[in-house]
Amino acid sequence: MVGGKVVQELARTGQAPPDRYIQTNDSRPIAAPAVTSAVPVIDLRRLFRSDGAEEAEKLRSALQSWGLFQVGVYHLLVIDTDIPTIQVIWLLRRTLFTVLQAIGHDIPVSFLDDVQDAARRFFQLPMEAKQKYSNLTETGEFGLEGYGNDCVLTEDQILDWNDRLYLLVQPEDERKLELWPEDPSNFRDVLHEYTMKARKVVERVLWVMAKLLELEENYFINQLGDRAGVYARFNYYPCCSTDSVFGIKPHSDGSVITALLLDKEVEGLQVLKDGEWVKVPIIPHALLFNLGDQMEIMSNGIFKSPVHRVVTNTKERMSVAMFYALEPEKYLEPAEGLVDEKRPRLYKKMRTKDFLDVFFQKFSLGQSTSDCAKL
Ligand SMILES: O=C(O)CCC(=O)C(=O)O
Ligand SMILES: [Fe+2]
Repeated sequence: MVGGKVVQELARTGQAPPDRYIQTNDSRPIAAPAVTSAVPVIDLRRLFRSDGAEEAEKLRSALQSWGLFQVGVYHLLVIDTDIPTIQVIWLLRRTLFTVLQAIGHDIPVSFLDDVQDAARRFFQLPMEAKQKYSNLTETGEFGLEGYGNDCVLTEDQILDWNDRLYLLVQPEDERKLELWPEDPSNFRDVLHEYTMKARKVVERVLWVMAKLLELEENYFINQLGDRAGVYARFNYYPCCSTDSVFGIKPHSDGSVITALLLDKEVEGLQVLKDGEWVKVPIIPHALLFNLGDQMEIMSNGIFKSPVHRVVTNTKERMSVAMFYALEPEKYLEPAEGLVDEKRPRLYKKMRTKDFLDVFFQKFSLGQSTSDCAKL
């Protein structure tokens, strides 16, 4: 296993991307242009006002025509059983949502800007400064964590137009701090604080999701537990004037759930819905929640992990993804309460580590990952 060349350097030459990045004709982004109609945004706060009927109608139509929507998550954060919360849960249960945007999530906007700035300043450092944190060993072997490009498994693997800094942030005692940038000087503190803040929001969302499925409300939170493997992936997509490459090729995430902080100005993320690619619009400072394969397995297929991709742009783009996965030694399987005669078990029991080993291989090769654990 070796790593690819850093894309930022290739972009700097101003030449067309090398062949290794060029998609075959039938899988190019241009072969399947994304629809431009906006994903509906539902404001849950409005739903519970006296004039909420219009918002409810919007939600009903969103459910019928899309099955996914973006949502102001304020009411999801009210962790008690007052009536509005129950109504929200009832409404959401019918959506089986897989992607949602969260606003009103309690993380100060200025702090989210700090996260973006710290990441941007890291990617702007000279190459030698970044290479101190390389994901390649001295002999060129690929290590999961660090700064760099794709893991290259085969000669003909098509690479993504993306550099990333990938770091385990939890459990804290497993952090490889030598790979955490010291420049910019606030990077480590900002990442630590973001880890803490984002985890709180994620746990609130997971709490509601367990309720939607009529599981014990802490079910997913407990599955993650204290030793969950949480990774931060800072994605940097240099500008690119051709649309024959992908920022990230179509994939689903291997996590339970992913929290994404998207670029405030440059679009790129697209989600596959009913066979059609849909652009995820920018809502500055929202967090986008994306369910991963581990959630699909634990929910016995009731929640799906959506296939998504990133296209390049004539402007550079950045995103910060936080992936929440079960602890590697823990077993991954459908929740007992979600398996019965009407809904037979769809996924086998697998050690999370074994699942992720297969996942990363398939991910690198651009193959579908969601069936890794299918029976
Ligand atoms: O950059 C984005 O918007 C999405 C990134 C993503 O899908 C990933 O890191 O898995
Ligand atoms: Fe992803």
